[in-house]
Amino acid sequence: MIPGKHPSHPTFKRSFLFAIQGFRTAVRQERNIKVMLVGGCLAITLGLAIGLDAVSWAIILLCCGVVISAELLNTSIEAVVDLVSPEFHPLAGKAKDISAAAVWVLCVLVAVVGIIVFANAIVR
Ligand SMILES: Nc1ncnc2c1ncn2[C@@H]1O[C@H](COP(=O)(O)OP(=O)(O)OP(=O)(O)O)[C@@H](O)[C@H]1O
Repeated sequence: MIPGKHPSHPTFKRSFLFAIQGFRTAVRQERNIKVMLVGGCLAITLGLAIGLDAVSWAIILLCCGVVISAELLNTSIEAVVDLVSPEFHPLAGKAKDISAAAVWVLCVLVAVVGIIVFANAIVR
């Protein structure tokens, strides 16, 4: 909340609705979020087909949530950078590149974790 803009903080319900609105905006406008949601759905479908155990489900769902959450944060950082620096600036580029790198690191590790979990479930 912008300090002094409202006499009170938004209720939990309104905060939740703002978050839903942000999620819908990101899904509508960002291709990467769509790709990650499709990847998550594929992982869940594969998990149902293989019949993962409870711990494997927890790992896969956590991985999906962490990657999608990181991409949402990356998208919000990009929006703030565009707001404060619509013109070319090396720091703006640095902020966007490092933010994208954070998502990339997570994606690589989550892919490795996914392979381990599914391979383990298949050979079980
Ligand atoms: N204002 C800027 N100043 C300098 N470099 C910039 C600026 N805006 C973007 N860049 C460079 O262009 C790259 C792509 O920026 P862009 O805003 O198009 O992100 P994007 O490719 O749409 O990211 P994503 O695919 O995650 O949505 C950045 O990573 C950065 O290297």
